[in-house]
Amino acid sequence: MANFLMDSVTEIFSPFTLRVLLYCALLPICYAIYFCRKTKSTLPWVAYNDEGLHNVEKARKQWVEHCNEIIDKGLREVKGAFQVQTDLGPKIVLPNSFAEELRNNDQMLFSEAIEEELMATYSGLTPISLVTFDHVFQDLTRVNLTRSLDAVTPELNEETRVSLQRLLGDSEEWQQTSLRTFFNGLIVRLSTRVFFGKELCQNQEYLNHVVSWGTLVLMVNITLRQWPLLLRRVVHMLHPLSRQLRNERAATSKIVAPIIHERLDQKQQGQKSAKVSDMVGWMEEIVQKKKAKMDLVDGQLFMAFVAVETTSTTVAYLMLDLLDHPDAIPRLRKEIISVLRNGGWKKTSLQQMKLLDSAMKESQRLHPLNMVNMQRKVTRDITLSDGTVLPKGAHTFVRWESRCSAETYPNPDEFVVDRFLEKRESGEAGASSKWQFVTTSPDHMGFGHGRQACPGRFFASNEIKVAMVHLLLKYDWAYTDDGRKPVQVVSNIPIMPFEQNIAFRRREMEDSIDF
Ligand code: HEM
Repeated sequence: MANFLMDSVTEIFSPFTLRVLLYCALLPICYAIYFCRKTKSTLPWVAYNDEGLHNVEKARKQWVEHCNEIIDKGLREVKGAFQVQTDLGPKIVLPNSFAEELRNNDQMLFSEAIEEELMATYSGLTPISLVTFDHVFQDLTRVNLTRSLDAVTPELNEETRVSLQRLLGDSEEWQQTSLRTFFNGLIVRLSTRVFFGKELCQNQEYLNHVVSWGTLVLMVNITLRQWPLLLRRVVHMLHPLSRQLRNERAATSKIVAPIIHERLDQKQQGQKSAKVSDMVGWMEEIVQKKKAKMDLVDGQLFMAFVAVETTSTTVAYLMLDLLDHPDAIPRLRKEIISVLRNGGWKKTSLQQMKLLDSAMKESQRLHPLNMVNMQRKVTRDITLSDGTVLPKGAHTFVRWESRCSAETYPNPDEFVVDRFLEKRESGEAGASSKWQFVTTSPDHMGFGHGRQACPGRFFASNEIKVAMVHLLLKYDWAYTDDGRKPVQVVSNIPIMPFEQNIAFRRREMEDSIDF
């Protein structure tokens, strides 16, 4: 009996229960602060309707369901910047015309904004907060990875060959697969091979945990956004998806930690480690140079997070767009074959695939990964050229309005495979580079824009091209009977449908193409 009582008391006063009780006690106070909260900005407010203007909780819900309508309404009604109440607090919306002015502003940080957006201080999500870590990942992606692109392209080529054999096989009969599972499976292999070497790349258990953690980051984020701001930490402690997320993180760490520690030990003992020219090697070097302390295990999850879901969703949309425009596929195959016959897998070959590049840019225009661009946190008061004041602490974003404008893109809702190829060949000054997949501009912000634009886009471009070469030359593709599923936008995040399937079969390859 005494033992039972002791156990019950210990259970009631466990750190977890105490934390829940503490949160519950603090809630009413926090709520009062929350509802009285005012922003320092004096910009006009825009909401879905009058209710949203007067009730923060209603406004938050309206943002979850009608983010695009709210932004478009503001752009129509206010000629300039305005404020909206989002599910993550108030934000300032800047029209497209500010993209150029803000592009190199170092007082406005993407890393700080995205840390907030992805709730990266919550348990299980903390690897994402490395985005704010002394510019380490920005530097190693921009400098080390991009400089190694020539060396990693053959690795991408070999890994795509091996992975497709495993994931799709050789059957000439039609089969079907889940679009998301297939592309996540392919891209996690490719990036793991380049970032962390063959050993981890062949560890299926590790790959499953990484993909699962990345998908759960998205699902947990979307789930928590449906809850009032101040209840989110409590919900996150208790929700089964959040628990799964924490378990997945722990499972990857269990596999990766011994590998990383072995390498660190080898280094300390002066032995030459098996592979230095990869993310782990670069992370070690850069952290030592900066004399910083960083968890390298979280570092590998962070890299997987920024590289896998983004790239696999981008290439999956491209595949669906091509299925909607099947006449583009023979043209792409023809270009690829001609480039490979003339130049083989030389370093310039991928750059020569200009129709493929155009198709990738067009698909990304139609399917951006976020409905808001150039998200930034303002680190000190800033006055813009039109007199708009952005107060310190404000969260801002730029709306990519020209994405759907008939002036910039005639028939803006149509997928036009050679839209960007034609623009590149228009003869206008600078057009040839301006409309490449990797080039950002106020008219194409799929990778953001300016100094903080995605540093991984050069790698992503090569990875997508290598994957598409294999996918188009080796396989035929078709919709399954249930066709193309609509994309759902929750808050500002479009979600690639989880239940989207796709059919494939092995095709006979053209002669004399060497993979
Ligand atoms: C098609 C795939 C990808 C897309 C669509 C994408 C998109 C983006 C976008 C929109 C941003 C914010 C830029 C801005 O607001 O100006 C960003 C930032 C970033 N991306 Fe990517 N990304 C992709 C792949 C990758 C890959 C493969 C890596 C790494 C190898 C990577 C690493 C990063 C990093 C480190 C940042 C933070 C930049 C900073 O804080 O300055 N991304 N990405």
